[in-house]
Amino acid sequence: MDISSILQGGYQHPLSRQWQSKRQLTKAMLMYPIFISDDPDASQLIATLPGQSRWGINKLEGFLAPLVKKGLQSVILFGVPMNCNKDYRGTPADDKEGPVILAIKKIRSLFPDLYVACDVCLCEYTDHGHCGLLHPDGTINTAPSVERIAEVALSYARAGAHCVAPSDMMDGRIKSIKRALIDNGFGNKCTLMAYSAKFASSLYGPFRDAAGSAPSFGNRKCYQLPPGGRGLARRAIQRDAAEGADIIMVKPAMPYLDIISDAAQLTPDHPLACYQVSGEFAMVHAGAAAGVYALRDMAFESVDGMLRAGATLILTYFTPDFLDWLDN
Ligand SMILES: NCC[C@H](CC(=O)O)[C@@H](CN)CCC(=O)O
Ligand SMILES: [Zn+2]
Repeated sequence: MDISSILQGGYQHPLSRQWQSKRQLTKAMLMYPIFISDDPDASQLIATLPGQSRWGINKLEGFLAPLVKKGLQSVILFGVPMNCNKDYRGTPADDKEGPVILAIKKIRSLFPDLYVACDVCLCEYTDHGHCGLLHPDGTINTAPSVERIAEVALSYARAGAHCVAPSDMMDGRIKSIKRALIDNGFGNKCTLMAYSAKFASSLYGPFRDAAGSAPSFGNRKCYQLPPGGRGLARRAIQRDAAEGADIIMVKPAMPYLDIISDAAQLTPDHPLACYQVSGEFAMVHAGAAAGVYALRDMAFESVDGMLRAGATLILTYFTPDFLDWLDN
């Protein structure tokens, strides 16, 4: 047997198999997406997202304390208002008594070491359900959308968010948010995580159920990237880095590993996030429930692909599970 034919000697032991992974999952790489209800005492299970709930402000301590004890280091907040007056511009998004701003303050006071990121979008707060403001004909009106998104992002920074993450996909919102943060003294205090390559995916259904954020008409194909648009994704990644993004994100993750790899190559000096979205999470659970694989094995295998592609930060609803699995 020729010497160069033998590879198995390099991974015949569990430890040498670990050494073969250039990057391994750590608790610090996990950012947990959590849903904040405007019912202060809510703890409502989300049927389409196994094990996930909408939480009211008064329940956050009981929910997060055990996870922080297990090593949770970051969360990203999604407001899921069920009792607000939605309007054309998403006015409730930066309501000082709204779920997100109250949750930022509560979490910051309860868990000073926990990193608090906030998703920034209008779709949970607009009466039309789109992520931006619209022209009368229903198309995106970019300039006022970008201005409004920056307003909301600034309000979260003022409330104490460590990071704002605009998922709206409006052209130019990164520059607008960065400008607003700098002009108001938050340029060096609040991280800007850009959902740069975010695709018009079929995998957002469970989230939209949870957040009540489905568009009331049409779809998001005119502002989320076409799944086949690798060139557009590369251009968006470079644009957002140039506009001041501190972190680049690709979303969804599993069907877009090539885009994660492109982002790692195009913006090698930025932290690179990827979001294992609600439909991916539900899909992995469904396969395990159908007996196709063991949940834990598939969860780790799904993340291994993201790490191999170059991700350094993973937004995943599996975070609580990984906190346990990484200890055992
Ligand atoms: N702001 C848009 C919400 C967006 C997808 C969508 O509904 O279009 C995501 C939240 N950032 C959904 C995330 C998920 O599916 O887990
Ligand atoms: Zn949105």
